[in-house]
Amino acid sequence: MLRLDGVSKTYKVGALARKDLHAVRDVSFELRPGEVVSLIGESGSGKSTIGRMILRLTRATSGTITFDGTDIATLRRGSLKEYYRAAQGVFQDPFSTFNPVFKADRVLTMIRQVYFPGTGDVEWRGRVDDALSAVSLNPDQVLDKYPHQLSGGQLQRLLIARALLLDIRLLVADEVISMLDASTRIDVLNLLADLKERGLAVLFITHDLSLGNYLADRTVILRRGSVVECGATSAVFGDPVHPYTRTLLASVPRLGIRWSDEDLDPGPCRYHAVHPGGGPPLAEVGDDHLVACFAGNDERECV
Ligand SMILES: Nc1ncnc2c1ncn2[C@@H]1O[C@H](COP(=O)(O)OP(=O)(O)OP(=O)(O)O)[C@@H](O)[C@H]1O
Repeated sequence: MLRLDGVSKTYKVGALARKDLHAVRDVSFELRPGEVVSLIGESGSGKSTIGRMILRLTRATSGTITFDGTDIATLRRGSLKEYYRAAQGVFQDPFSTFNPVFKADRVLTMIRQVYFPGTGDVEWRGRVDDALSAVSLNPDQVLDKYPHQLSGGQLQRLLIARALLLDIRLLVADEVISMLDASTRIDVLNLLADLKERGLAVLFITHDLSLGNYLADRTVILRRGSVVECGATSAVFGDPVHPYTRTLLASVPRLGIRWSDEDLDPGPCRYHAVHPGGGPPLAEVGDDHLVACFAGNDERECV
């Protein structure tokens, strides 16, 4: 359904935009219907840039992103609108998406104006009720309210309901739960799991490994813009090969186990230590398990 092939993004930065910042380098992965893929990496690793490119909020510098076989870079007005009917994003800070001056349900009304101008009031209200019920929101509690009258979790669910009004097939969920408290997090995570059951594909962008593990069928580990390891979540989490993935896993606090510097030592890997801007290509190390590391590739030595 969604496919990234050798996608890179270079930002022009610095005085007179003369420096290149390689935010994303040669990233390839696929997202199938009804599948949750976690995109995991530390801050600045390029996760949001990938989400934004998928949503055509910024253009890829090179490589292609295809949706149902069509290169999204070629989409123009009508076809782009149709793309957004199928693919939507929800982002980290729900408060910043809402204009405090307007009632929160304006985000739903705007969808009606753009995508359903001919729909009558009764039919529209039915659609809104269905979308709200899919995200476990009570219309009486959220409609006609200002953003400050709603919690972060309610606003985040309202944004997911907005996406559902469009019958989307792909949701890019970029750090959607990082700003929510623990109990609301579980609600939104379970909601994403429900959406998956309904056949939606979800790209779950997070820096939090435990959240990625909870939801995802497949996992992509990103470091400094490059994919260092990817594959079935059970393989990536159960048998991590790249020193960076191991470091990430070792840095998750575990009950009764004391953190020590040794835990976080990635081991002797030149690629991990310096990352000269290319690194080895992804190589298969198991069933649905790829790693970009000499350590995982028997023919090359990790020094
Ligand atoms: N519009 C932009 N112009 C210039 N540089 C940018 C722009 N957007 C992002 N970057 C840079 O690109 C790199 C990747 O940023 P990105 O936001 O994609 O990372 P991230 O993994 O999502 O990080 P975070 O989790 O902190 O949001 C960073 O070095 C960032 O500073």
